[in-house]
Amino acid sequence: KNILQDLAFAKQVVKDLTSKKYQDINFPFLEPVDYVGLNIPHYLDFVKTPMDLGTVQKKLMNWEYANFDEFYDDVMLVFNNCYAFNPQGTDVHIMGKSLENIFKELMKN
Ligand SMILES: Cc1ccc(Nc2c(-c3ccc(O)cc3)nc3c(C)cccn23)cc1
Repeated sequence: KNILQDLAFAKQVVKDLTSKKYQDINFPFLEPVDYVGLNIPHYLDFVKTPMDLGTVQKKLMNWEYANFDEFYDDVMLVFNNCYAFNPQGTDVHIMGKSLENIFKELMKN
């Protein structure tokens, strides 16, 4: 695949992940974590590089990814940040795992 086809595929994957179809599990990941509003001021002690799917979409639109792997790494950063902060068994951790599984399935296409 060339970079243009990779970008088009990446945009479709993020469009799907952020769609209403998964609205019950994607909402904590659509925008930057609002650690003030969520009253978790210590969030940045756990997470050195915040990332969210909205920011990934913006980076795709602005040609900020040199290759598909950089896109993939940012999406996995969203999930790994989630697991670093939200302990196993918590709702948000479980939502992250569910959405990550959907992401991995979409990547098989
Ligand atoms: C006291 C407390 C405990 C856990 C949370 N997690 C959390 C997160 C979150 C998502 C990604 C991430 O990397 C970190 C946090 N998003 C939310 C939302 C949207 C509602 C409720 C809880 N949420 C919030 C407050």
